[in-house]
Amino acid sequence: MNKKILIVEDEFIVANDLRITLKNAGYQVCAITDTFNGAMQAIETHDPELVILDIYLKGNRTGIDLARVLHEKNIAFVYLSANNNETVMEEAKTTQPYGFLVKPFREKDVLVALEIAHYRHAHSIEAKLRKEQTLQVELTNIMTSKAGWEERLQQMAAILQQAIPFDYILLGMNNAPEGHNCACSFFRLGFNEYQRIRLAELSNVANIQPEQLTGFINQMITNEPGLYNLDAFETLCARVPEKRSLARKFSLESNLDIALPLTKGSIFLFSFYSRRPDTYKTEHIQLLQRLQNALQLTIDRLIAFAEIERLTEQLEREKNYLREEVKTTANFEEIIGSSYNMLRVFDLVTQVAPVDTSVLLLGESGTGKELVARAIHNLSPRKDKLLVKVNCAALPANLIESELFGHEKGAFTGAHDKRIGKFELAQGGTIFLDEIGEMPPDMQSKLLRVLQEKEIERIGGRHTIKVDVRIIAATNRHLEKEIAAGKFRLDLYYRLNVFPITLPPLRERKEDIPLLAGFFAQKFSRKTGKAFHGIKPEAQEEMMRYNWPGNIREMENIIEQAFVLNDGKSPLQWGRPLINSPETATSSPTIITHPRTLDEVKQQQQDAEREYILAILKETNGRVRGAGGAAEKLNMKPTTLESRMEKLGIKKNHTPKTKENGN
Ligand SMILES: Nc1ncnc2c1ncn2[C@@H]1O[C@H](COP(=O)(O)OP(=O)(O)OP(=O)(O)O)[C@@H](O)[C@H]1O
Repeated sequence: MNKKILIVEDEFIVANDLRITLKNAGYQVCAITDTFNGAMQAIETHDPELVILDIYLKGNRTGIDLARVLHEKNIAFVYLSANNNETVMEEAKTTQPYGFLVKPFREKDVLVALEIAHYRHAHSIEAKLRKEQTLQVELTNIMTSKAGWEERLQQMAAILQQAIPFDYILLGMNNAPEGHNCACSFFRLGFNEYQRIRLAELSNVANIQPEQLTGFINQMITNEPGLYNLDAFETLCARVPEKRSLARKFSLESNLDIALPLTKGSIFLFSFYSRRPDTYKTEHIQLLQRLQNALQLTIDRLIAFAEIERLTEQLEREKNYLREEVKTTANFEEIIGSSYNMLRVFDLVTQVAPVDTSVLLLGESGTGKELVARAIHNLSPRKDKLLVKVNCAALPANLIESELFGHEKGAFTGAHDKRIGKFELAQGGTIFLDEIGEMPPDMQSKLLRVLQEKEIERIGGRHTIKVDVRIIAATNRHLEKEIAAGKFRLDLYYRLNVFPITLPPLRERKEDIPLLAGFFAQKFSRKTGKAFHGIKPEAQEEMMRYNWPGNIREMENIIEQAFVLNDGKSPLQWGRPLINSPETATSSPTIITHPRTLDEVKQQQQDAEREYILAILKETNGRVRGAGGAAEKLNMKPTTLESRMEKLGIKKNHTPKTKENGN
């Protein structure tokens, strides 16, 4: 026996009798006190295993106040009272005593009550431990279930419900796995039934701005654990507007917050809310702290699973893409050319490749824009990631968005499965937007937003995904003209045209023709197994005279055709005469000229901008400000537009004329 016991009793005679009885029964009476404060001090000094306490004490704090402390400290106690007032008894009951003795009592009754109290206490500790062990096992079982990140968080919340009741829970972290939101919340609908409320939805339902919500979560992550019942919850809501909105929306009346550290510096927040005003107790915080290891292990593993899932998905995408890619670019070889114009291109490529700048490749069809895009990617630090090509001209307008940004299952009719877009596929690498001039206007605005915000949203998706992708765009169109015609957005043009590289047409680098011809001849000789015996002198002359409107692609085709027709013993001759048509005889009007120097680029940009602004002013009858004015249409501040107009020499009362009118 020899258990340490504390007597809290204001009647000296009763206390003394008790002391003698208990001592004789083998207890060690560690202290006797008649006040709340005295008891607190004795608990601090002696750490008793049992407390026997009167309801009425000296001073203004009662035995019931003390019982609450004992309950939190998990010390068994037995009330001793002459009072049988019903209200007081009811209140005493809420402190969950281990026994109750009414004065006057018999010696034997005291000893039996204390023995039962001790047994119940020991038993409840054991039961608690067993429950905690079960919780730990259940938490670790989440890892074996086949579910996604949010489903698993929900399972974890449901397990915690058994120990810490809640009607609404907000779970958040400062380092969410890539592709997942930093928080998710669950509203209890029934037994083991929850409604999942993601951040975006929460922002809508609770009428809190998304950024404000993220700031609020981050703030809670750094706070100390806290529990807020009754008045404390009201004060909290008066102080924190986000809590107030949540409380109103879900009719909540108490709250418990605790942030637990995970490995690798992450912190995980549990924010429990209940519709009852006094649900949360210190023991709930203590329980979570005891469960910290199990929770840490579980959440760390959940994060790892989410990461593995993401990487597996990414690998799968890359594998599929590469499978397609091998078919189209297995024959990728070096870029041939030693003309001055080509050497300039090589210089620009080496200059821009290592930095993350967006590149705009300009040039006629077949001049090697894709080849140069690949060279830039291969020379860049992103070379180990994918270069993903999107041919904007080849995609039907209604599919471009899904192709670029992906879609969720069921996002639209026919979306049977989730699909990852090209931007996500190119994560960490480069995206090559070929034929950018063909992109429909509404997609141009969406693309612009992605370039500005560096995040995408899958069609039908509920959250944004950060993308780290370098952009290389190409066009054989005269973009400035497209802008002036209102077909290409000026702001997108500025975004893309950070570093323009113009590929010269073959007729402007005739010295490369023999080199390229030799290169392709070797290639087709290998492919067809026919020996290459040179090119007939007349065919060579023809080749040098010809203007090659289809550029290198045309040359490649001509040489391939010549190989097909060749007997493998004689020099090559062309399968069709290479005659310049009237349009290709000189620099034809259909052939576009691209700027060569930075000054030319700037001049063209200014001309295009001027024409664009004038066209918009024409639409708005010269009105700059106000609803329907040019500033609104151009999505600019009126003052910015006015200063641009001044710079470009456009007067406010300028009567815009169309180009055809000779502006
Ligand atoms: N300098 C070069 N050396 C070797 N092959 C080249 C060179 N330039 C282009 N080619 C070859 O010519 C063909 C056309 O090139 P590419 O597809 O890169 O042109 P493009 O400018 O992107 O054409 P388009 O505008 O029609 O898409 C490809 O087969 C490419 O390998």
